[in-house]
Amino acid sequence: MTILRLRGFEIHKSHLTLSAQRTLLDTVRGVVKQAPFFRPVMPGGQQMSVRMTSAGDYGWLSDAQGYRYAEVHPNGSPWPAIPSDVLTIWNDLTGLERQPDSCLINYYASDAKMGLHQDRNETDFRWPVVSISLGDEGLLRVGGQKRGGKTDSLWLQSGDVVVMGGEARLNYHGIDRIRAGSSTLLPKGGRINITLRVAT
Ligand SMILES: O=C(O)CCC(=O)C(=O)O
Ligand SMILES: [Fe+2]
Repeated sequence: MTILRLRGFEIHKSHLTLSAQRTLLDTVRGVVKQAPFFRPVMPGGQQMSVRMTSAGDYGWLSDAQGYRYAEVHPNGSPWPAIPSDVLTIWNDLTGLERQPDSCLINYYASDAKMGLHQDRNETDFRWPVVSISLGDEGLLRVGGQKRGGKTDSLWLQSGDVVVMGGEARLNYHGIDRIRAGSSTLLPKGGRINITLRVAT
């Protein structure tokens, strides 16, 4: 399998076969049934264009109180467990004994995007973040550890998995745009991104 490197991010192209992508999509649907997508509001009051939900002991969210991990969904229910097929991807790519305790699921409609940011709500940056793409292609932009530097971009495709770890763990990154109609995996289109994290 091809591994590309973008500013220290390791991109495992086509890590998931089409049949594995279909199975994972069913798994995601199971999580979303128990923990519906919601649209987080950023601390400044602006609604995010991405819809989110989580699995695991901790789910990431944002509201007037800021960005953080929470033990319950905004509707008050505990998050569902991280599905075993998602954990398998972490184990295959990181080989770490430590298991993730948070799995964020993002849904991008064709007009959604995510601005450049660092993932820094986790307590220990020695653990990587593993990011799985399903559905329409998304244009990933990666910079360095400081805002405002040079960036590089690459289209992430369904089945690609990115490991954001080591020196690159705190690199700025974001999704500039979605290429509508580039995948038939999701019947209504759009892109799903799943990130596995050690939050605590
Ligand atoms: O959608 C992606 O590929 C990246 C998502 C991301 O950076 C995040 O959820 O923190
Ligand atoms: Fe991120």
